[in-house]
Amino acid sequence: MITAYAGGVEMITRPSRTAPGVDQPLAASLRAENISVRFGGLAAISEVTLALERGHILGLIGPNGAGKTTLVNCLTGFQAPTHGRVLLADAPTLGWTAEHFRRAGVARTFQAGRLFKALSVVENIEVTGAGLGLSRRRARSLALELLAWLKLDDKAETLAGALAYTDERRVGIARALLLGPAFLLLDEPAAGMSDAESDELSSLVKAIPKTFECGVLLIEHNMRMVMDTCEMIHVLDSGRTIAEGTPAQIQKNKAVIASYLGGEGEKQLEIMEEGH
Ligand SMILES: Nc1ncnc2c1ncn2[C@@H]1O[C@H](COP(=O)(O)OP(=O)(O)OP(=O)(O)O)[C@@H](O)[C@H]1O
Repeated sequence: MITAYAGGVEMITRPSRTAPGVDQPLAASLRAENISVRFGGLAAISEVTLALERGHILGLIGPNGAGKTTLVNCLTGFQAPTHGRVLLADAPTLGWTAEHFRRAGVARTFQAGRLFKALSVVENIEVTGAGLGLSRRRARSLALELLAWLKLDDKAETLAGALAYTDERRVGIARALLLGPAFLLLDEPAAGMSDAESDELSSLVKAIPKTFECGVLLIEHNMRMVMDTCEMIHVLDSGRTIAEGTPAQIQKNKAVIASYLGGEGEKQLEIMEEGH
């Protein structure tokens, strides 16, 4: 399927949607319904319900070990919930692998870059296109368009192993976008970035829903970026949902301040307030 976009990337190829139970057009929502994950005696997440909608940006925050990555793993087929369901377009995804989710339009990035270090940046993105069955020429042209959109075109021929950590994150986003996702889940894309770099990334992420017609879930500890980028925020603590709301509501929420914003997040909020 070829889809034209209004933004900088002119066209992108969507893979055929071969996951069971998924109908065209692309799913409008990806939902976790009352899901729990246990690792032996540890409850990593408990009874969490969350909905990601196409065209919107949802933030997912919480202290280290709160269960954010585990939740993303459930929403992308890397982890099966112990209880509860993940629904795509209201259809249950029981038994789906990560490959099923990917083919159904759910793409993610990882905290660690997972790039082929001996390949160039553009080749790293091209291989994703090759995996979708695109010709080399088509994969390369899409990869170059995405790199330009992400303001990384000057690094196209750089070996991935020589990239700055922050640039690795953006290459990971380019690879995920090449899949033409209906949903894009970003795991700490601004880690290690300066304020100027995270502001630039924030502008790009804010443009993703319209440009690529997808929904974004943003996991981030960088509160400046979360508050500036997300329309709604979901807060986890010790595996449980403690709040949901707009950035303004979350910044004032007493439970969130007590568990998270009172610690590492607060310093960042103070810096934000000084800067605005
Ligand atoms: N595969 C696993 N086996 C056992 N325990 C795990 C596994 N994955 C995560 N955990 C535990 O589950 C809890 C939630 O971890 P998770 O990585 O989801 O948190 P997080 O909110 O993403 O943390 P961070 O912000 O540090 O990335 C933690 O106590 C973690 O140690």
